[in-house]
Amino acid sequence: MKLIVDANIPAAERCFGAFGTLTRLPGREISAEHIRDADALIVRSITQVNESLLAESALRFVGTCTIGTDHIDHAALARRNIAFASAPGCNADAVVDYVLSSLLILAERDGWSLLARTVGVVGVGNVGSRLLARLQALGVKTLACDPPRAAAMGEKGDQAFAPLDTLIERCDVLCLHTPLVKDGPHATYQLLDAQRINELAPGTVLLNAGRGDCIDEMALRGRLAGKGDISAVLDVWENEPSIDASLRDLVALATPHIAGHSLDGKLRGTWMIQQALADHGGQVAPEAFTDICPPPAVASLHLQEALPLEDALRLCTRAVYDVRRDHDSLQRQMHRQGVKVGFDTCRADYPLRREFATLMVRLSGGAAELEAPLRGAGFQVQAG
Ligand SMILES: NC(=O)c1ccc[n+]([C@@H]2O[C@H](COP(=O)([O-])OP(=O)(O)OC[C@H]3O[C@@H](n4cnc5c(N)ncnc54)[C@H](O)[C@@H]3O)[C@@H](O)[C@H]2O)c1
Ligand SMILES: O=C(O)[C@H](O)[C@H](O)COP(=O)(O)O
Repeated sequence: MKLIVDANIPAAERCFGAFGTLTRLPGREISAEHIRDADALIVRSITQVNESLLAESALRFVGTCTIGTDHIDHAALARRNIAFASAPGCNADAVVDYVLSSLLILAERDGWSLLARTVGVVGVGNVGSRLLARLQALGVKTLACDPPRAAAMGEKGDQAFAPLDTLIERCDVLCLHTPLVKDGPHATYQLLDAQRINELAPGTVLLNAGRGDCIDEMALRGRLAGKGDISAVLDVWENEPSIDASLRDLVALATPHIAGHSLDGKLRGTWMIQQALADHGGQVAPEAFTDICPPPAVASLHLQEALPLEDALRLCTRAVYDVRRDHDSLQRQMHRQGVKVGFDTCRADYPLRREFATLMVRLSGGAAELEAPLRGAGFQVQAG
């Protein structure tokens, strides 16, 4: 079997080597010529798998080691009878880590408390539901919006979910975790349009870790540059990697589509596609997840005195991941190499990052009272 595999997929040789010969290529460069005689194509989110890529291929399997699938033309795959698999939920916890790290940083910088805010979550799938669960475990007030889910649940859905405009009216923080859907009753393209961006109350924090096209960037830039009375955290952008540098300069935290880039999340994605490829060929997958995922460099932290929960959260979060590292690196690389190359360099050279769940927080003395909320925030906890 001949496999074409994105060069940014970790553990690819270990997971796919047993299936055949691998050719590794930068995701944005994979062309129809490369896949002409390949049997399987394994990508991440930057390779557009569409009619023109597939035109002359004899592919039997396409896998994307990512959650999002808006880069995949499903109809084109179906027309050619090409099997397809994605990796739902693979990096959902990494995205939630990113959100918590970002909000704790902004709260400290701007002098507010995350625990006292109302957070609205738009899109309550693998990412949104885990974010809600972690916020609720911390005692944060939340509101959720997911019209497709609400419709599927009938009356129960009306109680569990609120319309987007209610979230805009009532929330201090609005987090977008929707897929990019261009058509239909629940389209998310420019879901946050100019009108909704203008309706955000002064002081609102708007965070997007779904897809860039879900926000009208021109309107957001107008609000940030004009009144400048809201804050934005953007991980995803229109026209990646050629993003709008003037918007980046106005954003409180700007990162290059790396919210889900924990090592754990990437390896889980690779591993899930390995499983799918094995199922497709009626084979046994060669690698177990525990074998490809190494132990973390920082394994534990000991808190031994009572301290406010938000301070404890900041300490534990920063022991694992601080979003400012990625914000600073994007500014630096774009300054050195220009917007497009800088954006992709940050992603290709992304430093090792682990998930909150890899940190064991040991609690003793007065800190023992933090057991439930720290566990709820996603850390392992040992008290006593
Ligand atoms: N920034 C990153 O690194 C990163 C990482 C992972 C995923 N993502 C993006 O986040 C998206 C969500 O991930 P997920 O794992 O939760 O996906 P998911 O498919 O599990 O959930 C998506 C949810 O969005 C809801 N939704 C759809 N249309 C909506 C609308 N108009 N309004 C509100 N909700 C709507 C769906 O009903 C579903 O519940 C992915 O599709 C991907 O594009 C980004
Ligand atoms: O959809 C996803 O899973 C994420 O957006 C994922 O982080 C994309 O991975 P990338 O293509 O940026 O490596």
